[in-house]
Amino acid sequence: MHIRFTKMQGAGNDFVVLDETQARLGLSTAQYRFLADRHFGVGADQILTVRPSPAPGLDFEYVIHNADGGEVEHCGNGARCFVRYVRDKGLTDKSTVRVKVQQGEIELTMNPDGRVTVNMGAPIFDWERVPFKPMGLISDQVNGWPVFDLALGELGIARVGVVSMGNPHAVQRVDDVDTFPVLAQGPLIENHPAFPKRVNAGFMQIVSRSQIKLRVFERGSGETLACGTGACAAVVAGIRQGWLDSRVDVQTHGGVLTIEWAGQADSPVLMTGPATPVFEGSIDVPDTL
Ligand SMILES: N[C@@H](CCC[C@H](N)C(=O)O)C(=O)O
Repeated sequence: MHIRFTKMQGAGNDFVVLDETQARLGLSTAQYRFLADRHFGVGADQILTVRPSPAPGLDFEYVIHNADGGEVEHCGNGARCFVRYVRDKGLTDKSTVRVKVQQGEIELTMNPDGRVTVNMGAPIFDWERVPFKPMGLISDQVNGWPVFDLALGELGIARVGVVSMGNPHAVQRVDDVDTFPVLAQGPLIENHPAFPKRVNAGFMQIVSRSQIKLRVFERGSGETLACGTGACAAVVAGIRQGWLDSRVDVQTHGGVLTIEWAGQADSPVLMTGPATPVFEGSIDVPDTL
């Protein structure tokens, strides 16, 4: 099968974007994995697929596959690239679009400066919905919010806050994120048995009440240069523990994302950041995969 694609990036988190507004491509898990492969395919952290509106009041549906080929619920940086894509391709001229994602709906707004703001909805703290099985791991309460000690064998203990932004995140505070063993701990946290659907592992260094540095070892993709839902989860975890104010700049290895959260359980998290096309292309995807 020969398919056309657009390569995009948001704060260095990179994507292959596919247009299924006219017809489904019907790709298999292995074919998504092939597209994401940096040696044999195009190369990407995630594959984003644009589909037509599934219901009145919505403009599009947006489907996400990780580099390992698995479909996932949400992708914040991808959402910004999604709205840039549908506008650049003339699929809509609206500056605010409503989009169905696997776990609900999100609203995306193009700003006059070219950045995109995503209303990510309210964070989810209900463990069943994360999903998360605390299994007696609760170790402490910080500012009235429970934190959990995950045993990581020879790597010791990771003390994490757990939150879903539509997808699951475990966020720990570290002193120096640049030297922290993210690549060693990341896979152990991702696959910890307390997370039945695995988890994205966030490592945050607090610089001030309005600035953090963040690295994320993403479920199904490994460490990426930035993770939008990870940035939201880290700021929510930092606010819940009393360390951060309601508007925070998140410095990632690929750029800065601005996250706002008023701190009430039902307040939506707003994420603002860049969305940039990189190149257009086409590729033969093996049918036998
Ligand atoms: N890069 C994304 C998150 C993509 C999905 C994630 N790896 C998961 O499995 O939940 C972002 O910008 O949010």
